[in-house]
Amino acid sequence: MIYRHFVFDLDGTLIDSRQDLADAANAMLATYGASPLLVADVVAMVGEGARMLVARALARAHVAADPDEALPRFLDAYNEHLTSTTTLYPGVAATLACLHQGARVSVLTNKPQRPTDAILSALGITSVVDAAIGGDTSHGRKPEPAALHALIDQSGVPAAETLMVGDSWVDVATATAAGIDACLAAYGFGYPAVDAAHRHQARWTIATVDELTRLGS
Ligand SMILES: O=C(O)COP(=O)(O)O
Ligand SMILES: [Mg+2]
Repeated sequence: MIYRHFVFDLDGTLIDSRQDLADAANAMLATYGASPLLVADVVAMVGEGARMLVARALARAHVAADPDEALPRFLDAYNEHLTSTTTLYPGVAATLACLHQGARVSVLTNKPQRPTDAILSALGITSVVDAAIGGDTSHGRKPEPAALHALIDQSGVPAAETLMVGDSWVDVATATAAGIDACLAAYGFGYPAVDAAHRHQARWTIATVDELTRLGS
């Protein structure tokens, strides 16, 4: 194995959270009397943090509310249903367990810290995740590389042996900004929107998560 530290994105990479995110966005919109959006439309808004998701949902639903005022409405709804339908992608639990035997495993997501920690716990993977940083910390959010630098510093593993794994252009841009290799998760819901330039920047692309255990072999 050529990597000794794997940094995973969460939504669209470790977890399929589409329905719960869409339900929370629609619950937030309902508090303004707005009609629900299609799940696919909400899914296309995920990846740059909860506030961006809320701002995009308000705009699409033609609700003239302040995203900062709507954000707690979204989070209240979301925190009630973090894992109602959300599941790990096939092979995630076994792959993390396998990688964790010989490597460090981190999570770096733009989802806020509290739901991130709660989801990792509810889905039973905290024992194979060494560190997790959400999108609402002082490090800022992806594609700012500060949180990735922090995870690399904590790990004691050189950046050259660290791989960022994610389903969206944001993850590739974060890895590039930190000067580390990126792997695109083509099974994730963010992948269809990844442009050619970011696809090209990623050193690896995987169709299933278990391919990580065989990278470079
Ligand atoms: O945008 C979000 O809220 C989370 O997205 P991520 O886990 O793919 O970073
Ligand atoms: Mg993602």
